[in-house]
Amino acid sequence: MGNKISGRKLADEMQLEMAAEVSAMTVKPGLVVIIVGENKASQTYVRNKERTAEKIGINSKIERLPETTTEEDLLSLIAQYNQDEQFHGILVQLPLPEHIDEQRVLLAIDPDKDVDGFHPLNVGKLLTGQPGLLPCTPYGIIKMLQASGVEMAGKQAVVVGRSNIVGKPMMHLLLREDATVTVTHSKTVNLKEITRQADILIVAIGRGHFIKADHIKPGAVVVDVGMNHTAEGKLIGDVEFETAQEVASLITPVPGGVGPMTITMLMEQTISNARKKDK
Ligand SMILES: NC(=O)C1=CN([C@@H]2O[C@H](COP(=O)(O)OP(=O)(O)OC[C@H]3O[C@@H](n4cnc5c(N)ncnc54)[C@H](OP(=O)(O)O)[C@@H]3O)[C@@H](O)[C@H]2O)C=CC1
Ligand SMILES: Nc1nc(=O)c2c([nH]1)NC[C@@H]1CN(c3ccc(C(=O)N[C@@H](CCC(=O)O)C(=O)O)cc3)C=[N+]21
Ligand SMILES: [Mg+2]
Repeated sequence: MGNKISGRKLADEMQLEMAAEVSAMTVKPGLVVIIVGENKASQTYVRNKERTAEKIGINSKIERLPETTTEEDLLSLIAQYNQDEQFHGILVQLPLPEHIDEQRVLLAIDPDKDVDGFHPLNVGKLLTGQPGLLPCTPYGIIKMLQASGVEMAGKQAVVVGRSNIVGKPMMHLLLREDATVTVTHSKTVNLKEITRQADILIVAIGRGHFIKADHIKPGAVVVDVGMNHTAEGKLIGDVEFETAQEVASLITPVPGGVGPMTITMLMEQTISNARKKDK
């Protein structure tokens, strides 16, 4: 179909440029990814990140910690990487096990190495319109929309989902692009009436094929953040792609849409941090 936005293709193009940039640097960018526990989906994302880093020439290190890791042990590992000049980015894979306080962990990361953009200081900068590290998923979505020539200024944007890692930062980035933004969630009444107003519909709820053609205004741009595994082990989005693409003017697929862009923005922010140390 002609109306598919390929995040995969844009990600590959950006990664090629980034590889060239890295090869010209004297400092080798370093990224550490810390993952606690055995979450199967998390393992896939971590492997994808590792493979992409290698392709670009970023030194990536994966710290795999057992599910039983204490909060104190995790905090001291973060403190160690905060000091380590070899690493320009630190990512702690979320969600963390129940016994670990996520906000305390995010607060422990050096805000200058917070390539995920989840530290409260970077969240505050986003809210107040100051430059800072950005959450990679919403940042990648904005890049994809820009690359596809989607006008955001003055448009009605509707975000479905209000998580700290996707929905809320998405709202702020769209606002920064001068869209008029509505955020919806599980307590929203008459969701369909609201999504049908959207010129730009961003869906991040984590429910396979929840959004269907009748949620979508004809001609709308639809971005599907969802990553859901079916019982058969197939990866599907939050949007029913086959029917939605008949109504939407542009739509992102799963896989091959938002996911590859998220990883690309993670690498971009790591490189940009390392460049600050480069001659
Ligand atoms: N491609 C990528 O790079 C990434 C993909 N993801 C994927 O995106 C999806 C969302 O992730 P994340 O934001 O972390 O998820 P969370 O579970 O943290 O948040 C889900 C949000 O969706 C809302 N929601 C749930 N059900 C409904 C419903 N029926 N109607 C309206 N809103 C609803 C929830 O509302 P309430 O607040 O009221 O509970 C909540 O705000 C997941 O599938 C995840 O795997 C996530 C990050 C990156
Ligand atoms: N601190 C933190 N930062 C994150 O950015 C973060 C996180 N925690 N926790 C989990 C979510 C999820 N996430 C994805 C990234 C890439 C793909 C991705 O590459 N997807 C591919 C294919 C995946 C596959 O084939 O299974 C695609 O959509 O084409 C998916 C999901 C980052 N997250
Ligand atoms: Mg937790």
